[in-house]
Amino acid sequence: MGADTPTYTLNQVIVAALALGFPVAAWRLPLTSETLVYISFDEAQTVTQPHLENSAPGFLFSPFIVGEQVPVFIKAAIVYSSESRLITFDATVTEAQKQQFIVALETSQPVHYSWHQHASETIHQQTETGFKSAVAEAVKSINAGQMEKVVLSRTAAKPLPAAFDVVAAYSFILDTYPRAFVSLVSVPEVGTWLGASPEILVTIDPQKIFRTVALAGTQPAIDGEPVGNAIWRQKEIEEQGMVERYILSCFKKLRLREYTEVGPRTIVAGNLMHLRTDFSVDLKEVDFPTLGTDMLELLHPTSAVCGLPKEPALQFIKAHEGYNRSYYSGYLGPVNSEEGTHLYVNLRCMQLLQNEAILYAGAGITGESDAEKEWQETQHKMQTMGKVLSEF
Ligand SMILES: C=C(O[C@H]1C=CC=C(C(=O)O)[C@@H]1O)C(=O)O
Repeated sequence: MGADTPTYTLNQVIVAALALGFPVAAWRLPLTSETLVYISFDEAQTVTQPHLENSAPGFLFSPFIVGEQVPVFIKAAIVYSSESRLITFDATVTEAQKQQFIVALETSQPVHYSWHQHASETIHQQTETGFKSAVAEAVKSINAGQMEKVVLSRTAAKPLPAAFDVVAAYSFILDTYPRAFVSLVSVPEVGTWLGASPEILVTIDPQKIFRTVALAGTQPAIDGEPVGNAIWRQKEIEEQGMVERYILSCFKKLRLREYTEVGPRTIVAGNLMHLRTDFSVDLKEVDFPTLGTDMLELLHPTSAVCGLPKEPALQFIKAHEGYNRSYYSGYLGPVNSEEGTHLYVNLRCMQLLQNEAILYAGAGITGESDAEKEWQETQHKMQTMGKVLSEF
């Protein structure tokens, strides 16, 4: 780096991208300190079926169900690292575009900007009564043998505090949830989402290790209590076992036997504890170049956000959940970045509108579920983002 190479703050970079109306994604991997930012000059590209292995570097943001919303890809035309504080441009960026961005970066404060808004006027929502009656219906359907598990979710709209600031909120999430995949995605027409996900969907790191996890079962974490002391009920053990079984069935479909399985272990995610089994495959030793793409296609939506068997659970959600999940419980993350490919499930997240935030959370329903307890569980999960709003 030359002595006069300009450096910038994360705030400057995000504000410049939003002021110019560009799609932007910022993220930080669990237990690391570097935030990377990708910004594209063009509209985010829509993607039909992601091909991870031959994709250009970028950030993928995919809904729960492809339909009303589409998966979008933010090409890494501008890359920023919070460690080096440097901006780099990819080879497709013209001199004029570079200048345009640098001028925006250096424009003196206050800069007029707003995060990108969802295209439609109405954001679908689910009420307490709606959620609880869907849970009661699900329990009946499970006990009638139509499925084993379904994940039902709901929303909560919270007013945005007057002092709310999107980059300050992202920074607060970084500090508060060091073990989470933290993200801020803002794309014209698609909207703006902040989150702290505990759940890997598919990752392939630079050492060519493929990973996925089976995450399920929830209870509040008690301050100071070692995770090893956690006691899990049969219901949670079975619920997590179903997610695990589903992942194993995906490996089986691909006739892949050379995976490592560790767990289930108790992990902490914010104010909660979950059961997690880790699966990995060393792609240096196993000749399966398309494993990432193939597993992504088979896994999403996993039984941690949809249910088991997948098809009846998905049909149940469509018929009874009563709202459109949009990008909640979809997946997001960098593809072919310098850190590799890291796709996480979009959980513990909120969508930012002009004056309010929509929080999303769900709970795995089995034959033993109680509607009130499942409602409480979604309240606890919403605390992850609720805490961020109460900071302002
Ligand atoms: C669906 C969510 O969490 C999933 C991940 C972990 C534990 C879960 C559970 O115990 O139900 C859910 O399957 C959510 O956070 O909205």
